[in-house]
Amino acid sequence: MQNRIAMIGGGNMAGALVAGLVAANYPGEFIDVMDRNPPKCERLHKDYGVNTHLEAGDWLKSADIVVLAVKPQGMRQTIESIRPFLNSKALFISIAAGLRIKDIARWLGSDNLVRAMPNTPALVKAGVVGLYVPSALETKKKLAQSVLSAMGEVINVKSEEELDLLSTVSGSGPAYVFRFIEALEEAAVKRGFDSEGARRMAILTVLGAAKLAVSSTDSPAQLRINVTSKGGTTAEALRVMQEKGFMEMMDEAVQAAYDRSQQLADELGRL
Ligand SMILES: NC(=O)C1=CN([C@@H]2O[C@H](COP(=O)(O)OP(=O)(O)OC[C@H]3O[C@@H](n4cnc5c(N)ncnc54)[C@H](O)[C@@H]3O)[C@@H](O)[C@H]2O)C=CC1
Ligand SMILES: O=C(O)[C@@H]1CCC=N1
Repeated sequence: MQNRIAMIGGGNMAGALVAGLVAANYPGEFIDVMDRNPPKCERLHKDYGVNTHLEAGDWLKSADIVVLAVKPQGMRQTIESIRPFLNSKALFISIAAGLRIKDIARWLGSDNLVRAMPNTPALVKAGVVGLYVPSALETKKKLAQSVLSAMGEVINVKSEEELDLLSTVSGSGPAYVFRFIEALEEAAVKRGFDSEGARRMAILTVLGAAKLAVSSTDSPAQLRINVTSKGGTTAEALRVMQEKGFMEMMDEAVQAAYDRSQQLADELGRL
């Protein structure tokens, strides 16, 4: 018997999970999505054949797995609205950044809760999905993994702390890479390339480098050295990046993301 999966929130990440599940032949009729935005519901129904709902109701009682996919700031209120309709045996998967299990479990009135952290490349099934399963729920790990693997590669972590750290690297990471692409594109445009050509050059360079890094036995450091001829052009560019503190900047950026995740969890956990 197929598990019924309910998504609470039908935005970017839930949409990516729905797309991945349906592409993996999970029947849309076993998936329910709740989103208060009617056009989002219509699109998900039309594209994937899932059942959609503008609000909670009896339909939620049959869900075996409930994915909590609203923004952290709206989570408590949303849980309040769904709580009367929850199946006490359901496994809950929160993908919200920061929010701690103890707080969400209190709002839900259930300890049957794991936390996951996907990233937006899940939209093309190339995501990294961190997963933290408390030891008391070890028997549910396979189930959570099988659902989340529809978004990409699942990485198990041993603590919520580790999940928050993973979030600063792979969760937010696509934004860092897009920023890098924007910078490379802008530098190319400044030097006379048309914007379409510059964009393509920047995107394909990042794609090619990532493909090479994933398939090579060399480390990224070695791959960088392979590009960098002694006394050549790349060496000059890397010298400027070093002088401008590229490594330190990345380190500080990752730390700022982590600090914000703790701040968010503290603020929202007090509610
Ligand atoms: N965007 C990202 O890169 C990542 C986001 N996350 C987490 O995933 C969660 C969802 O993020 P996104 O999908 O990007 O957000 P989103 O804003 O695209 O989706 C949230 C959806 O929830 C709906 N919603 C909010 N409150 C509702 C309510 N009470 N009833 C019904 N529908 C409601 C909104 O209409 C919206 O469509 C967040 O908690 C975020 O921290 C996790 C990893 C990566
Ligand atoms: O920016 C955020 O809070 C979420 C978590 C990781 C990516 N997006």
